[in-house]
Amino acid sequence: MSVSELRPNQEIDASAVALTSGTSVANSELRKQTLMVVDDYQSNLQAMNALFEYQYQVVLFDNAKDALTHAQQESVDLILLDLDMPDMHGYEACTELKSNPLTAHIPVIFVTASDSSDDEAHGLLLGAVDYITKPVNLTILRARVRNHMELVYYRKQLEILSSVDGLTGVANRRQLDTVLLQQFASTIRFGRCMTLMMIDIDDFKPYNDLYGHMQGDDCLKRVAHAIQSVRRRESDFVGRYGGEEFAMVLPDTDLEGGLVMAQKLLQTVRALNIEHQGATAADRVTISIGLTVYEAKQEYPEHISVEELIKLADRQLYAAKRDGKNRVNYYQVPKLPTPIKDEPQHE
Ligand SMILES: Nc1nc2c(ncn2[C@@H]2O[C@H](COP(=O)(O)OP(=O)(O)OP(=O)(O)O)[C@@H](O)[C@H]2O)c(=O)[nH]1
Repeated sequence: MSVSELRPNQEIDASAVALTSGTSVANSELRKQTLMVVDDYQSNLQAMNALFEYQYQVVLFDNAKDALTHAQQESVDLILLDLDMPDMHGYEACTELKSNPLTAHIPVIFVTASDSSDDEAHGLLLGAVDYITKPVNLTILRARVRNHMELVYYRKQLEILSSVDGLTGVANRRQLDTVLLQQFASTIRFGRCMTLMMIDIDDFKPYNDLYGHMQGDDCLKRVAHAIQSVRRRESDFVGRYGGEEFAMVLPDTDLEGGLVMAQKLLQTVRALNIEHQGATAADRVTISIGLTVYEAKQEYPEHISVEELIKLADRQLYAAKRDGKNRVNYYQVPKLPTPIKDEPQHE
């Protein structure tokens, strides 16, 4: 049971957003950092709450089992963990946290009455970042929690920086590859569908030649932002594939839904009204889209790799360029067999 969830998330750091404006990664950084306290004594929980509630979002648990479940489902930045608890020993709880990929990254500080150096060594060897003995010196506890929270904050900043494209602010190629791979695997595993769109700015070389590279960069940023603005669900994902090419991954989206999104993209970029005297399809900047829908159908299993999925979408992108640009071409996997027509009747 969660004893109390004390304060709603609040914005604390606008700089995280400035770095990555428009990305979903940045949104997660708007929260106040979350400190979880696990201790079977209510008085200890209340004391910790009083100590930290003004700085952090504090979540209190009087048993380890519920705390572990919560840590797997919600964002937790640091855990203060008691050792002697009736439902589970702190060592066991720490071992579970560290062996689960969903919680392994969360730093754990043991706060315990056990002051033997063997216990401390054991706790640290299990992966805890610190070990504090009771009775606690509140100034030291506060300082150590602050230090570890700072490390968590900077680690997250590094993760953001290494996953965001510096020019456009959308996810970079590395992050795109990771998300696409994960999404494709889960689509197959859970028998779902997904849409992948490869999106390319039309006649971008002549744009750079006519208006200069700096204006070209500006155009890329505006188009990236426009593509990002079309996302409807939190799970919709936009990344820069390279150069003037972007990719959009839409989980649980079939052909009909994918085409609606593609039309919206075409229209949103046209509506930017970025003048382009050298464009072939219009007098302004447009995009072309190659769209592939993958449906994990049991009756027609088609085993393709994520690389093949990208290739199929790319092929449609080239077809869209060949057909006059400013349009979407699509392909559906698996290609369903055409119904067998009745044999003509011979008289
Ligand atoms: N300004 C700017 N230009 C870039 C960037 N990345 C790639 N480009 C340019 O994008 C242009 C892409 O040109 P091409 O691949 O020939 O394609 P295109 O002219 O758009 O022609 P189509 O794709 O057939 O419409 C090249 O001139 C690249 O230099 C970038 O970060 N900034």
